[in-house]
Amino acid sequence: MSDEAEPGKAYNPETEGAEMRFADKMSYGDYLGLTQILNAQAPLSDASDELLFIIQHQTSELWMKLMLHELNAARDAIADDHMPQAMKLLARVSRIMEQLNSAWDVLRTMTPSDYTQFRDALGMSSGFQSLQYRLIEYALGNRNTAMIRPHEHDAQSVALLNAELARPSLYQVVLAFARRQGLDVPDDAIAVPASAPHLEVPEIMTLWQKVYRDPSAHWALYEVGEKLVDLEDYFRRWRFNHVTTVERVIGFKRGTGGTGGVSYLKRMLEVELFPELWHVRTAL
Ligand code: HEM
Ligand SMILES: N[C@@H](CC(=O)c1ccccc1NC=O)C(=O)O
Repeated sequence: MSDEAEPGKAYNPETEGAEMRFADKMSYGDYLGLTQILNAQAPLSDASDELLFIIQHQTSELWMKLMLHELNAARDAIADDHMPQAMKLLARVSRIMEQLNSAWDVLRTMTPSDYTQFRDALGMSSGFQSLQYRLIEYALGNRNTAMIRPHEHDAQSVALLNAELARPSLYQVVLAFARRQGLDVPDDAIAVPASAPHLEVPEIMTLWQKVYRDPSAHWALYEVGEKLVDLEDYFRRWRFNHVTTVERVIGFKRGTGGTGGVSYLKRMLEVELFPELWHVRTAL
């Protein structure tokens, strides 16, 4: 009888053994550090939408943390010739980016009238100063050292950015793998540290042409090539969602970070992370 639902009486899961006392045991909130996370929202205004704005950015930063973790694991796997593991990790990175893309639908519900109520409180802070975003761009090969400047007040951030620049980018580890597979890759393309964005190299165009013209002869490279295209495809969608949301919310105002705003973000839409992988399509 005690296990059965009694009409009109709230069911107590304790009767089936649910643990209810956590004074000296690790609980859900303890494990997840929820006291820290849920107390880390400190709106500076009374505007209702400031909490949305803060949580949107904090959750994005958490996903970016995971993205960096998976990108690092993927780079290690490729460097060790563990391609099946790398494929799984890169697929996960694309799914995380898709998660970030969907999140724009929530922020888009904030109108210019809502945002202007607290925009002044943001001062000169801006996503332009996101350390993790810059680390992701560097890991993917978009290495513009000018972007270190906004972090100069923080030695630890500068050290992380420089450590990233000292590592081969994702594209470089893929190209080094291609060389181990017997394909021709110029030394320059995989030299570290690479502290400039990767620009199209004719020999690498030839490499991908060989791969895409005969996938079965170069299956691992064909698969990783498509994973990189996927990843950049999702990243481009993130940039596009960002610039469209920005235009919708602040029009053509200058950014709090000091750039032209939409004009700067439109320029960033032209970034090509893996240029040969896009250009090879025309040559097939
Ligand atoms: C209403 C919402 C938003 C507005 C109006 C906005 C506006 C801007 C503007 C104008 C810039 C250019 C830099 C500047 O001068 O400030 C920028 C850059 C940036 N924002 Fe946002 N943003 C919004 C939401 C977001 C969200 C949700 C994220 C997610 C983390 C984000 C991340 C970034 C990043 C990473 C940059 C640097 C982009 C780059 O350098 O390529 N922004 N944003
Ligand atoms: N750049 C934005 C402000 C902004 O969006 C922002 C400010 C502080 C923390 C994160 C932000 N998000 C993206 O840039 C603006 O110009 O309104």
